[in-house]
Amino acid sequence: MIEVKDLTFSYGKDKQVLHGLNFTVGDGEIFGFLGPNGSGKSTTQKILTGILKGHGGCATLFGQDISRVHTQDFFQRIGVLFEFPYLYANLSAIDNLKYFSSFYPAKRLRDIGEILEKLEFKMDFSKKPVSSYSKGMRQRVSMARSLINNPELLFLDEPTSGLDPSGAVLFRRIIEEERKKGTTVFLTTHNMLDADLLCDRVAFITNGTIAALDTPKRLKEQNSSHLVLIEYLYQGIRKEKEIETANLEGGIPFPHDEIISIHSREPSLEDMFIQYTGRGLC
Ligand SMILES: Nc1ncnc2c1ncn2[C@@H]1O[C@H](COP(=O)(O)OP(=O)(O)OP(=O)(O)O)[C@@H](O)[C@H]1O
Repeated sequence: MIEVKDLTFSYGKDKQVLHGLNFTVGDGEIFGFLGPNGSGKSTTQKILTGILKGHGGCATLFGQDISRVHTQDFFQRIGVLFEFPYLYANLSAIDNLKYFSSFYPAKRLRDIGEILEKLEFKMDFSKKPVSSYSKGMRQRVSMARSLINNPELLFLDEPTSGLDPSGAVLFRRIIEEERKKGTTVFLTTHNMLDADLLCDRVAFITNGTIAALDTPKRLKEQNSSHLVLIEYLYQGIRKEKEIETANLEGGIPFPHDEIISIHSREPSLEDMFIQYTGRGLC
């Protein structure tokens, strides 16, 4: 569905932000693009969706070079959820969605009421102006907007940002449902939980370069260090320490009066991100 080869991009003459990205996204795959602020995630999404021109290298979508693919037909086949919602503040959710629906042929369209219901959107709000909505509600309208044309390829930039935990669970369920229908999802995020729970494969991007790319499971298995979390009492104070299993061979290697518990700790995607890039995700 997506093939990207040696993709580069500069803002102006001397601000190169993408330094030769290579990745492919298969049909029906949920592909996570993970990186800290400023690493180049949104820039990549904007190039692929035709918002930014002037990239180097090449990229194909639906088997066609992106310099030629951004036609009306292409925009009818994709859905995009932007990092910052592009909604008309004076219009209601329903009127925003009616307006965006007018860009597509009727045969592509989903029922607005059904989508809003799926997004558990409070119906008494759907006729009030978007300016009165919370961030989470605007995000739901943005998600509805990205799905309105039944897209074959869905670009989601930080979909769960601004959502409370139950909203995030709902969005993940909806993204899963899209995948089951065969939709390809390009998920841009710095949310490790979303990536871990949803993605078939993830790319770690930092400073405009891909540091690692694999399934979340394989990335976590590559972690060479096996950690244990030890809870203990020392001089009447309850403490905990994380150490590598290998360091336990000669016994507990620090002063303690009593061991309360020892638990092995599975490496998280975030641990792996730090291992590959030397930095965290914020
Ligand atoms: N319009 C612009 N003009 C100049 N520099 C820009 C512009 N947009 C982004 N940048 C810079 O390009 C780099 C990559 O930005 P980008 O928005 O792609 O990162 P990101 O990974 O999506 O970050 P975030 O998680 O904060 O959205 C950053 O250094 C950013 O400051």
